[in-house]
Amino acid sequence: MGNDILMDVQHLSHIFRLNRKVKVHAVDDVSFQIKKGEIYGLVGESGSGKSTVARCVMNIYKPSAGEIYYKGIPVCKNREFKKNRKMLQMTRQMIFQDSASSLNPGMKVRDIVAEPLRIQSRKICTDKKEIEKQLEMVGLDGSYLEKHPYELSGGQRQRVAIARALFAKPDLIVADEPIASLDVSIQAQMINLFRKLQKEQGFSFLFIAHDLSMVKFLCNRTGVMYHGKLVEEGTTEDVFSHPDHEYTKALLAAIPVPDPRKERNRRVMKCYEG
Ligand SMILES: Nc1ncnc2c1ncn2[C@@H]1O[C@H](COP(=O)(O)OP(=O)(O)OP(=O)(O)O)[C@@H](O)[C@H]1O
Repeated sequence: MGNDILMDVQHLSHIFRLNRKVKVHAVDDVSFQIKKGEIYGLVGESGSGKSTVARCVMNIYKPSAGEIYYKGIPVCKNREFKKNRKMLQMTRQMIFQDSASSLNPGMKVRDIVAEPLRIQSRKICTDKKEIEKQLEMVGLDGSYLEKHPYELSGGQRQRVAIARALFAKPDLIVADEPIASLDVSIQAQMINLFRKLQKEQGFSFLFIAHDLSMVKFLCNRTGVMYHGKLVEEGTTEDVFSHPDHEYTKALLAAIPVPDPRKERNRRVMKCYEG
């Protein structure tokens, strides 16, 4: 394995057993790699298995089959699964779609942002300047430090979630549809923010979305999932210009095109282009 590969997902499968008879093959023999400093977009319709892949990558679910190599270490091996989860907690961070439930409502923004450090070293970060700097990085000022999540808009909450994820300086960020619940104009701002932060900090990024238009402006490579399988993969440019699979073609056809009758869509696409 080349040492520019941060994570190597090999023949990953995950089955949910609902009862003795019913099983759901959520992920079926999925393989892909993420290089250091690369933004990898994983797209597919609802129920195609994207979140299950993300949870396996984060060692939340133990795969039914396959292996995930992180920095060359197999992280799903039976005996080491829990140990690896703990060990790698800081170097991989996850951002969820629903920041309203992923941020503790009882905590202030300053404590939420510093949470990774508390988990890592059991110390509470009291350096207000450091936390403030972290907030500024995601476009929020010091006035947010003492606020609670319920006092913030969806976009502001997601910015806090990003600040928290980046506080531990992770090598990999896994974002599961992080902008899907936001207004379209805010989505464009968030895409630009992700692009800026990744450029500045160089982390690898697994970005999950259900439509292709979002990954076009952000991701170096794109994988398309359909019914639990990775049906297409390549550089984002290739996937967009020469899609092989019928499902990818259908997804591409579903991207809104600039149209005088659809002025709103045009404005959004322009925002993505920066
Ligand atoms: N905890 C669970 N128990 C049982 N089945 C599950 C569970 N989580 C997911 N599934 C099933 O696994 C399949 C894949 O779900 P998954 O959430 O990974 O898809 P997804 O592509 O992320 O969808 P979405 O975009 O809606 O989040 C679906 O059929 C789903 O119903």
